[in-house]
Amino acid sequence: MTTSLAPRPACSDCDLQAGLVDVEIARARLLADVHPVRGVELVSLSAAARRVLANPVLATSDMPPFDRAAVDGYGVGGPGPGPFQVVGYLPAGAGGLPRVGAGEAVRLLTGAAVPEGVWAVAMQEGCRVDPHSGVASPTLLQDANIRRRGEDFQAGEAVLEAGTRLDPRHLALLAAVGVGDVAVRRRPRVAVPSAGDKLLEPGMPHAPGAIHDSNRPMLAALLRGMGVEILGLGLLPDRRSDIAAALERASGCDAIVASGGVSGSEADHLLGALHDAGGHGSWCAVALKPGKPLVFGGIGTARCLFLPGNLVAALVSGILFGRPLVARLTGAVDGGLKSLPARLASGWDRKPGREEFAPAMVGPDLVVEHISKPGSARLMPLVAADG
Ligand SMILES: Nc1nc2c(c(=O)[nH]1)N[C@H]1C(S)=C(S)[C@@H](COP(=O)(O)OP(=O)(O)OC[C@H]3O[C@@H](n4cnc5c(N)ncnc54)[C@H](O)[C@@H]3O)O[C@H]1N2
Ligand code: MOO
Repeated sequence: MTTSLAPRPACSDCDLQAGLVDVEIARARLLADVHPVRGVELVSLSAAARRVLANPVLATSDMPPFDRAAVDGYGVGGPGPGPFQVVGYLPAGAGGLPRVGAGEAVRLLTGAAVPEGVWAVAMQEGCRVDPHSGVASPTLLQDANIRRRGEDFQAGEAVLEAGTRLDPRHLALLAAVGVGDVAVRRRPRVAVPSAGDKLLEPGMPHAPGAIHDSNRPMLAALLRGMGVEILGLGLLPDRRSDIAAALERASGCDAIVASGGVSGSEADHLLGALHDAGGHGSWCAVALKPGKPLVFGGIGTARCLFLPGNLVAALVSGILFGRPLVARLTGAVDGGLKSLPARLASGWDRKPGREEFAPAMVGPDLVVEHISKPGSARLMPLVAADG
C-alpha cells in the first residue's frame, strides 16, 4: 500500500515540478496488469453495436455471392456496339439465368445476377433500343459494371478479428456474412461516482455554494459509448467513512471511475477512503494540463481510477486514462485516439512542463485555431471546439 502526498509546484511561472510523470508512463502504469473481463454472451445483431467480438469471424460464402450488375442496363454478349437481340429480363433476385450468346443481350436491373456469356453491362443511358434490331451499346471493356463473385471477400476468409468493437460497418459485414447472433464479451461493469458535498444531482434547483454534477453524465456517456454497463454509485459526500462504504459496495465491479476529491487537501478523501475500505492505491501527479492529479488503485475486482474534479480535467483525463482502461477491460483491440500533426493559426503562450490539451477549432488544411481563454473548469470553449 503506497500513498504519496501531492508535490506542490516549485515555481508559479511554469508547470515544471519534481515528480511529474509523463502521460505515456502513467498510462502504462495504470494498465500494467489489467486484463479483459471473462465471460462471453450471444447477442442478436440489433443489440451488438459497441460490443466486442469474442471470436474471429470467418466468411461462410463469397461476397458478392454471385456476379452482380452494378447498374440498370443490358448485359451484352460482346464488347459492342451491337446491336444485340434482347433474350431475357432479369430484375434483382431473379433466378433461372439464361446463357447469353455473342449477338444477344439480357435486360438487367442493378443487383441482378449476371448470366454466363455476358461480356459487360451497358448502362441504359448509353444504349439505344430498337424493337426490331435490338439494343445498341457503346464499346465496352470486359467486365464493365459487373461486380464479380468474391471480389469483396471469399468463403473461409477471416473478415473480422476477435476484439473488434462492433460499429455500424461491422454490423453490416456480419449481416452480409449471414450472422444472426454474435458471440461478444461480457460488458465490463463500471461505477462512475462523483465526489463532493457541493454537488447537486442534475435537475435539482440551484443552491448557494453548490454546483451541479456535470462530470458524472459526461464520464458515463464517454465510457458507455465503449460498450460498458454503467452502475449508479451516485454522489459521494465529503465524509471518508461514507466514501469507504460506497467504494466497498462497488468492489465487485470491474472498474470505478470517480471524479473530484483527488488534489490532496484535507477535504479530499477518496484515496484515504479507498485504503480504509481495504483497497490499494496511490496518487500520481501527471505532466498533463488540465488533469494533473490522479489516483490509480483497486478494490476487490474493481480497478480504481480517480480523476480530478475540474470538468475539463475530468474529460481530458477520462479520455487519456479512462478510455484506455475500459478498452482494456472490454478486450477491444482498437488503437484509441489518433493524433494528426497540425499547424497553429497563431502563437500559443504556454508554460513548459506539462503536455497540454486545449479545445480548438480545426480549419481547412489542419490549421488549428486556439479558442481564447480555455480553463480547466470552463465549459463553453469545450462546447465550441471541434478538435
Ligand atoms: N494547492 C493545490 N491545489 C490544487 C492543485 C494542486 O496541485 N495544489 N491541483 C489543482 C488541479 S490541477 C486540479 S484539476 C484540482 C483537482 O481537484 P479535486 O480533484 O480535488 O476536485 P475538487 O476539489 O473536488 O473540485 C475541483 C473543482 O471541480 C469542480 N467539480 C468537482 N466535481 C465536479 C463535478 N462532478 N461536476 C462539476 N464540477 C465539479 C469543483 O466544484 C471545483 O471547482 O485541484 C486543483 N487544486
Ligand atoms: O488538472 Mo488541473 O487544474 O490542471 O485541471
